[in-house]
Amino acid sequence: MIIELDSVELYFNTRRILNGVYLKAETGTIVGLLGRNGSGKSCLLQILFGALTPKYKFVKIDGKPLLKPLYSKKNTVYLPQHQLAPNHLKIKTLFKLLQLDWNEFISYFDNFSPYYNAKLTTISGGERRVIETYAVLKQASALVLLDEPFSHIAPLYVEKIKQLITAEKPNKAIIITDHYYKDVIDISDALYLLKNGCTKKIEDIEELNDYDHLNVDHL
Ligand SMILES: Nc1ncnc2c1ncn2[C@@H]1O[C@H](COP(=O)(O)OP(=O)(O)OP(=O)(O)O)[C@@H](O)[C@H]1O
Repeated sequence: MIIELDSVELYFNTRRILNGVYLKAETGTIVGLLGRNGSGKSCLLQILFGALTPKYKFVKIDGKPLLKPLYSKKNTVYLPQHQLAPNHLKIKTLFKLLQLDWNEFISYFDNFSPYYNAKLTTISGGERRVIETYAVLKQASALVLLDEPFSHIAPLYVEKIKQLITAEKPNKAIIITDHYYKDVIDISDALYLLKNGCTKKIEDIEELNDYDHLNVDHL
């Protein structure tokens, strides 16, 4: 599957947030979306998913225009920047509802074994992020949108999440954004920088220096 998002125009009142965006993702690849705070990365993922309606957007799947929101096709999963699962839920209930294998999860994250009966509210924000990201990655889907999966997560867990994302890649198209640039760049096959409302495809990470965005020598 090849998905393309083109010609996005997003305004909040008269403030223009996005214009002239192009982004392409295909099965078997991870696309990293970089950009400063407030550049519009989360809005862009919401627009692609269909949760936010801009003034204009054009989405194509395998070259054909998509006229319905992507979420209605049920082949896309989206990890939003903020909490995904309801607070009152027990972790074991979440695993049951989403048909996730607890033992497999524990094989990656053995520190979580005491949490099976716990409510999501009783674990830390970072631990919750690990569970939500795992749940999203393990769904059968063609397209995965990940908004800041590494936020508030300990480095050891970041490495495991990176392994899981890479393991899911062969059968999925994955779009990821996070401020942990090094981790995004590590696992991405293609990179886009979002700046001044437009995307720029980054062919060589040295280009990020030219855009005054980050010092690649520090990566
Ligand atoms: N509902 C809204 N109403 C008005 N402005 C909004 C709304 N949602 C987002 N914005 C503005 O749009 C801009 C882009 O927001 P967005 O959350 O997409 O940025 P981001 O690149 O994901 O930032 P961060 O890296 O800090 O998460 C920001 O300036 C934000 O304040």
